Amino acid sequence: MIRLAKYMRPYLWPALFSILFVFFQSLANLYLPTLMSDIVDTGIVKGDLPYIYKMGGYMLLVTFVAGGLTVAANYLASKAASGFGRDVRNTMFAHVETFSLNEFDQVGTSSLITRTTNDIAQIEQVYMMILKMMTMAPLMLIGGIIMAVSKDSRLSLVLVVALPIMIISILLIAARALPLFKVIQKKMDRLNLILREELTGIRVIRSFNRTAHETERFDQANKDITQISIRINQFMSLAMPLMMLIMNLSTVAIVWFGGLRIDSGSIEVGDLMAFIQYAMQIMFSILMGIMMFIMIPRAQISAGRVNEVLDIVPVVKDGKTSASSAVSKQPASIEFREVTFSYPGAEAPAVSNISFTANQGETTAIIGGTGAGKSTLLNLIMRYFDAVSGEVLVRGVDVRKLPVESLRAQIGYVPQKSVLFTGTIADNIRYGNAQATDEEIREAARIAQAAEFISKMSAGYQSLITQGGKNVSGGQKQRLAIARALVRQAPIYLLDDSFSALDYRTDAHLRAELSRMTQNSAVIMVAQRVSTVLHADKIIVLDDGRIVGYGTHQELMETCDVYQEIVASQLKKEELA
Ligand SMILES: Nc1ncnc2c1ncn2[C@@H]1O[C@H](COP(=O)(O)OP(=O)(O)OP(=O)(O)O)[C@@H](O)[C@H]1O
Repeated sequence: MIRLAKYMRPYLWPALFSILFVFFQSLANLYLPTLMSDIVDTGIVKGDLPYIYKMGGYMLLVTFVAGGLTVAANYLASKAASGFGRDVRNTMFAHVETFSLNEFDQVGTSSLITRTTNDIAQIEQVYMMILKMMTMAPLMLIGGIIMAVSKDSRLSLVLVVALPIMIISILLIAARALPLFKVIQKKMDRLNLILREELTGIRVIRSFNRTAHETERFDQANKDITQISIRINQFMSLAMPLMMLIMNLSTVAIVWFGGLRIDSGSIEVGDLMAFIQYAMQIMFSILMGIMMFIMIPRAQISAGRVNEVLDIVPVVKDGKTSASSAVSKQPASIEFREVTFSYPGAEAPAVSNISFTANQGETTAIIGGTGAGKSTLLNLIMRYFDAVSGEVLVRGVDVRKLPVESLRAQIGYVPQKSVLFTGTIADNIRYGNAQATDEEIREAARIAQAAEFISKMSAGYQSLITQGGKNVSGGQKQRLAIARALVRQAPIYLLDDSFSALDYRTDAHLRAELSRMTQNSAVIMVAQRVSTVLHADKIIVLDDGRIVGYGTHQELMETCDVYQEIVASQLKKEELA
């Protein structure tokens, strides 16, 4: 938690004022029993009505002031705590944005969500509680003891017996409950993971009639959390009656011994009443203190989980080349030199010994079976991962030497799985280039063969895309993703199996338009269909992470067995169809 303290600094003033107000509020609360004792001993016992009115009014005033201070202290504490929470969430999000896919896999998306929301909320709550209690508890304890002893020091012996019993019982309960807090955060991660999978995969779940199975899975995770929560609450619910019992027994003891002391004339009735109130304040302050000791380790666990994320150093780092000189004047080309790459934890490399050059003005296609390593090659150009050995050069510069932002600014990338964002169609295309004019957006959509279906939508380019692009078809989604990349007018285009959901006619139109538009760019196009790669300037055939063929369609038909097999299998399929 200490390490997160720097995020509390901007809200130091509200925090300090909150503590100050709590201080005065506690003083007021300590003063009230003495006023009451005066009313009883001087006003009631002596029958002095004006004194009762005067002191009663005074008590009311002190109560109002204490109330006002409580409201102000709470407001300032929540301002400080929520400001702190917001800043930590922002920092965490900004840090996670710098992660390569490596780090995402390391923590897991669901856990990242839990940590950014639930864990930070836990710390925020505890911080607020600390602001409120850190002065109140010691002040009430010390002030309460001083006042109680000043009223009757011998009667205070009751507290000498009661307080240790109280402290030991709470600590025993806390020791059992604390380890469960760590478990509950882990269970929360799991619940989020299942929920996320179920919400994103709802169509698959329904199509395979697995709703009951998934409900069961969710129910199980939910039950796990419930069980732990119940166990924690069992301890907690044991704590409250136990505390009340100790407090009530202490009151009985105070009244018993106090009665004897009134008899002997050592204490007055009003003082005894005040003594009881001070005893209660002392016990409550101890309760508050122990609550803090329970809550702080809980927040500590959450802080540990947050720090764990903030401590991750992304393996993909910005290159040293300054952003201004990063954009090379060299022709737009991509070169792989003896590149080998293994995913973290994988036994075999995903791609081995890859060397090829994709030149400006050319379309280089990559074809191969599933899992052959096609997307991996594009991942290495985008620097989602870095090569284990060898070099990837973009415009003659090793990508590791470039600032990641400058590198990606030169690339129009269409991922294998199209992702759209909530907003209009125009917003989604403009995502590729914030400065794009309406005309440029229309042109990109036209080339991507999206203009026709957009014009048929009621609001055209202003039509809304719902969450995850669920209100457009797979092929339409792909075309919008292509338009988004094209609107960048980038020197390099990477298309990862981006035509897979298009019919043959649209695929052919798109390729024709694309080759016209990308005459001055280097294009790398991953594809499964032979018809898509047929006219590419060069075709790379990948098999099990290795290049097994390189050349034009004609050349490969003569030299590459794997390519011939792919062509033969697809032709058969088409013939059969
Ligand atoms: N994030 C990852 N972590 C670990 N292994 C991965 C990861 N992504 C891919 N792989 C593995 O690397 C290999 C190459 O995967 P890649 O996605 O590059 O194949 P691909 O040729 O694009 O396949 P497809 O055509 O099915 O998309 C596969 O064996 C795959 O299991």
